[in-house]
Amino acid sequence: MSDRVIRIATRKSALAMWQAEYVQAKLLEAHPQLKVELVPMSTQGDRILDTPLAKIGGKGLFIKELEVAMSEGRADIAVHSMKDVPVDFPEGFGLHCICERENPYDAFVSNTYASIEELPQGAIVGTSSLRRQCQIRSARPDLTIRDLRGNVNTRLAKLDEGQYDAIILAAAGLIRLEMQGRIKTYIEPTVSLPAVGQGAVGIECRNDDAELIELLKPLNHSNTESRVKAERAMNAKLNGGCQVPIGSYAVLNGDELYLRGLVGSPDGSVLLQAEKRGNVNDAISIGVDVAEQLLEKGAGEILQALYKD
Ligand SMILES: NCc1[nH]cc(CCC(=O)O)c1CC(=O)O
Repeated sequence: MSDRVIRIATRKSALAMWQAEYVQAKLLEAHPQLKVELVPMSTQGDRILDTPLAKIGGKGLFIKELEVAMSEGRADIAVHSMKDVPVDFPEGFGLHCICERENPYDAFVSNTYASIEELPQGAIVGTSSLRRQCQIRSARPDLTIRDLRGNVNTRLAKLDEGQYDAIILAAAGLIRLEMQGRIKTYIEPTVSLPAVGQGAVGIECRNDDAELIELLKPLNHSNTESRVKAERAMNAKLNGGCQVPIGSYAVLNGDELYLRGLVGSPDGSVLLQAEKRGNVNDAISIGVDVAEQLLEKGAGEILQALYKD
């Protein structure tokens, strides 16, 4: 069929490059006749390192440049951490493949302590995520949360310099970069509900490139796709960006999908939770249902107050 060249737009961080190379290898495995090249570039989210992400605002900080490259014909697909992918795509673009999910949990990383429970009173925990912050503050109001930016290696270096007693990172990033040895505990979703799409890699391309969409099909993982679909439907209904205190996590048991959702106030004083079980074919309506439950409990007011700041 096709011996075309597929160019993958990717960020330059170690994790992004790993993910792009993973997609490259999977594409070549499925279609040995293809040529697959990487087009690395830096994004706004990579360049602004001194400001908490929640303050910069805007959706898709980490993906806009990749989309511009595709629309200018410099790349054919973009590989993203699903966690960083906003609800809406630019005109003409869409998500056409979701690869198998890695471990979706948050990881507790420390050189001194084994778990959140073991941290002493007032210990300093690094995270730049409002979602992690509100849940940790709710479990342990005595802890001090300090902002922590940068790619995975930068964050670990800041921990090693002694700026924090512990930091929270996505387990998936550490596992992919072969640093799972740094993980002291996988944080249970009852303590920290993961972010929408955490641990999953998605592929974006033009909606009108039928040949390319066909080539991506073998890379799609339908279990992951259903779960992420439900999580994203919840986020869409809440109008959530990626820098908001929203958690959403679905599991699939046979054809029963179980979705949990959470919205919290950044100080951890309010944690709204909801859940829903249903058939996997109803992934989207399950997501919408959980969002509606959260809105009924007051999620709209919490999110509105944040967007105003
Ligand atoms: N926001 C940055 C980001 N985007 C994806 C991951 C980790 C890998 C993943 O969730 O797929 C991370 C780092 C982190 O949160 O620790």
